[in-house]
Amino acid sequence: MAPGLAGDVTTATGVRRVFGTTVVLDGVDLTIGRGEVVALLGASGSGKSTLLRVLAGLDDEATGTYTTHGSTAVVFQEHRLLPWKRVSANVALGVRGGDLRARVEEALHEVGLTEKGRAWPAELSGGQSQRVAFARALVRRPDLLLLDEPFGALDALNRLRMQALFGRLRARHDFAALLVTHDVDEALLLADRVLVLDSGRIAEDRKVPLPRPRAVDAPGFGAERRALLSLLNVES
Ligand SMILES: Nc1ncnc2c1ncn2[C@@H]1O[C@H](COP(=O)(O)OP(=O)(O)OP(=O)(O)O)[C@@H](O)[C@H]1O
Repeated sequence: MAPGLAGDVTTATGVRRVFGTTVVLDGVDLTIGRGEVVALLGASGSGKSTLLRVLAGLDDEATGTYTTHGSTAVVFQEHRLLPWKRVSANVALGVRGGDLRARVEEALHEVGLTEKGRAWPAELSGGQSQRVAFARALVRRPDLLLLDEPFGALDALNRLRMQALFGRLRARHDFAALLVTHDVDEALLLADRVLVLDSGRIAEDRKVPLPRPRAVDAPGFGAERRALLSLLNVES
């Protein structure tokens, strides 16, 4: 399906993944709408990263049906830049097209790193490296962005900056996203919908009823946080 058309970007039905005798995903059903941001929460070891890898096409041993219409890109917790390639070459990696150089420059501009194209990854801070990882995803013009704890390794201030950057990029490009996170506030700030993975299935599927722009001190935020924490069996 061409970008811009209505409908779901991703549908998954009965996704199952077993490691040895351990059933990690036991019939996952989900949909992600075009341009929708979906957060995926769940206890440690509940299978969030496994599900993300399946949807990214990085795990060919899962069974069930899962389809994404259009292109995908993945951002992990670690930036995964190749240290022997300059920043711009890292952003361009695996992408083709006559206008690639301009696209790389634009992506670096969008993440605020116009000046760093010729730098080596070792010359970047942790926050800058993660910005490059986002530029590398953007240059692919994804219909679905898969994010596995993308801000998890950042300090609190950088995390807030990157969350704001994510919000701006999404508003401009209208990609859909699946955001794996441990952070309930992050899920409520960024997502249209929150899924909770438990015992190998999607145990909860909640729309986030908060208006945008969102803030942790806005009315209603605390009540949503308490509701989610209680679904996650965490005392608040
Ligand atoms: N390659 C693998 N081989 C064997 N077991 C695996 C493999 N990958 C994941 N698992 C197991 O699958 C389960 C789910 O792991 P996964 O990384 O998907 O959880 P998660 O919800 O992302 O956890 P966390 O929040 O701690 O990152 C765990 O029990 C893990 O040990």
